[in-house]
Amino acid sequence: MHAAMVSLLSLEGIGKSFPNGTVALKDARLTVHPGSVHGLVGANGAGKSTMIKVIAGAHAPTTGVVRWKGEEVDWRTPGAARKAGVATIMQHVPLAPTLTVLENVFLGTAGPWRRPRSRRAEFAALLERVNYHIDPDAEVADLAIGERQMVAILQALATGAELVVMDEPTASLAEGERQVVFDVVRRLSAQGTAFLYVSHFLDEVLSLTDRVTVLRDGTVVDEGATADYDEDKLVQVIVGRDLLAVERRSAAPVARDAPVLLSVRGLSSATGVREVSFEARAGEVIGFAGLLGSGRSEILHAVYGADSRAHGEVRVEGRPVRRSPRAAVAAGMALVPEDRGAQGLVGTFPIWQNISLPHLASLSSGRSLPRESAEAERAERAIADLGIVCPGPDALPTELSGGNAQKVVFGKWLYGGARVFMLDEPTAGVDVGAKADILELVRAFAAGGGAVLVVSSEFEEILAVATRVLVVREGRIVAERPAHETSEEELLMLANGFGEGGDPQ
Ligand SMILES: Nc1ncnc2c1ncn2[C@@H]1O[C@H](COP(=O)(O)OP(=O)(O)OP(=O)(O)O)[C@@H](O)[C@H]1O
Repeated sequence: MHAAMVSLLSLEGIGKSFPNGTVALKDARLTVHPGSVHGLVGANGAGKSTMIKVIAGAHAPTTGVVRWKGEEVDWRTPGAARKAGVATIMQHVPLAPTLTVLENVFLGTAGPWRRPRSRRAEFAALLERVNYHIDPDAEVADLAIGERQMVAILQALATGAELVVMDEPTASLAEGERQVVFDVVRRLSAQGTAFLYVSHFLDEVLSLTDRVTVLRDGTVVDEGATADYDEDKLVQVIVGRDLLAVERRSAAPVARDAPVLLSVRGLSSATGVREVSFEARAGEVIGFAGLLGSGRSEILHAVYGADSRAHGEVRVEGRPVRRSPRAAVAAGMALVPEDRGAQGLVGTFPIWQNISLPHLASLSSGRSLPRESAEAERAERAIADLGIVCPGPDALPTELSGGNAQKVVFGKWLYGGARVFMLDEPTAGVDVGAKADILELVRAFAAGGGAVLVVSSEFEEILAVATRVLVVREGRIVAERPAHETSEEELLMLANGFGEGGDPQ
């Protein structure tokens, strides 16, 4: 059906090399038709973001041609692409945190002639169009990550884009919020807007897209109608081999006499954590299951001391820990935050130094950071264990793909000597192969005598890795289940405030 149409966007023979010699794209092609939803998939480092940046006018391709509605174009700036009708929503949404939702949505479009009243009407019409509700006067800094994602989508739509490029729009969104994004995509594509949809969630790609393009090592290895694929076939072309799906290991609860590593009593915070108490024993992986905004991440931050206004008692191996990240690290705790871009890595330090940072801090080794063989070894091990795609331990985080940078953050703490490991969305943005590897490392960390707290929007993932699940709702722990005795359905019910009998709790 699409073959006869003029394509909206096409890339032909696109190559992109970076100054450090990395060839991110080789003879890549892509065709997006008007009103269609096109999936773009590939492992971490396959070249998806690079392709998106070429489309968005942020990277000039080294070779090849970009056509927009059949005409050759040479977008040298994001502004030029935007003006033509391409809106790009990148992984790390650059919203203005101190402005309101309304101000952000019209940031790129508002001229001095627009009066506040007409903007409000336009905003209301936009919400109507996407069937979503958000307070226009809320400050973006106060929004959860999922709500920010929706603001970015609204911002893209406000520019009147004909093609919306989305780089992992649902990473770290809970099921309900994902549905909101899907509904928006479906509604708008039916109205004629085309989407280029990049995601590591293959079920999303299969259910949402019309066609799919698969990148591997910078080259298009497959392209076709989504209806011709199933998950196994897609995984096979992405990784170039068969891969067992993330299998659920009904992990048995750990022995009652295993030593208590972490004990939390009556923890409350201004961020909404309310009277949280629990213990974590050596060998335990505790999953925190909750919806977006339930306070699941805030609990981790409060335990870690990142939230100085939190009060309550936190002990590691029986010793009280002062409420500060520095004290937490010294006590043997590590937190891998959800917002890794902002909190995770030092961009000017090579990978090996980033991985050694917590370790060096704990040794308080002064100012100079010599590359000792132990550090080089640790970095090599992290690169191998986590499958980090990079030229070597001397590469800078800014030279890495998003997913590979996340693996570096993970490695930084995994090899930092912590006993209590807190992970906020450990596999967000990570490809199918690496996801299984990371969950395996979490299990190994616990089996080695550590305790792990995991927050994940994917209940399936929690069940795959946890020994015990704590359900979080409105900042409280409302239920506890051994992982092998519960199900995704039950956790979803509990997280939504329904007990087994179906009564709101
Ligand atoms: N600025 C840069 N300088 C050097 N190399 C880079 C740069 N940006 C990306 N690369 C490299 O180009 C390759 C493709 O990266 P890209 O970000 O396009 O991957 P991706 O498919 O988007 O991965 P992910 O799923 O992890 O986001 C990787 O090997 C990456 O390390």
